[in-house]
Amino acid sequence: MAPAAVIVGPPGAGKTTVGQTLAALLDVPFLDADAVIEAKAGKPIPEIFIDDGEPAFRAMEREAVAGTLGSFEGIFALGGGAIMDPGTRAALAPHTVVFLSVELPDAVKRVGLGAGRPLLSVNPRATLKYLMEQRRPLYAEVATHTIATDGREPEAIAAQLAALLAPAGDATT
Ligand SMILES: Nc1ncnc2c1ncn2[C@@H]1O[C@H](COP(=O)(O)OP(=O)(O)OP(=O)(O)O)[C@@H](O)[C@H]1O
Ligand SMILES: O=C(O)C1=C[C@@H](O)[C@@H](O)[C@H](O)C1
Ligand SMILES: [Mg+2]
Repeated sequence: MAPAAVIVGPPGAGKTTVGQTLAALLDVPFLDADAVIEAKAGKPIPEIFIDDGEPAFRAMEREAVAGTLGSFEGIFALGGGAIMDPGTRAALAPHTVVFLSVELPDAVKRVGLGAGRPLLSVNPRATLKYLMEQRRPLYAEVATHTIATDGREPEAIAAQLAALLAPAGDATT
């Protein structure tokens, strides 16, 4: 049992938006790792960061990702920083992993840099830039497919992915 695809990428890449549309196209369920962690912890992510700190959050995330990878058949979107953890990266190795890439201008427009993102609470634009640069090689390392999303509609990206993921022979001619 394995997800049809795992989606990774920075905040604002469109993991949730594209992932939900893709799941609907493939008629499979969609799951966000952040939601799994919040349900297990019984509190929102900003509170986990405040109460427990980032290392504890990454450990919860590693456990949630590994557990879900072994039991979920659908589209599974990870949190933007999940690939920072070596254990999480290792767990992704046998899976179909889609890196939704986005450059800073579109990411800033999409994220809005408002509340609710603990790592972007101070100097959000510069921090997002730094995080994206630091993480890009790690997204690329775990990815089996990379799709640039800048200037593209989520529906078009989801349709491209659905075609990419459809088993050979599924296409009707
Ligand atoms: N390709 C796109 N073009 C324009 N807007 C987009 C695109 N993808 C997503 N958006 C918009 O950007 C915002 C963030 O998208 P979304 O929540 O799907 O990103 P995410 O990668 O899941 O982010 P997070 O890491 O915060 O979970 C939403 O308002 C969404 O509608
Ligand atoms: O980019 C990140 O490190 C994060 C992204 C969110 O999805 C959450 O997983 C959390 O806020 C951390
Ligand atoms: Mg999301």
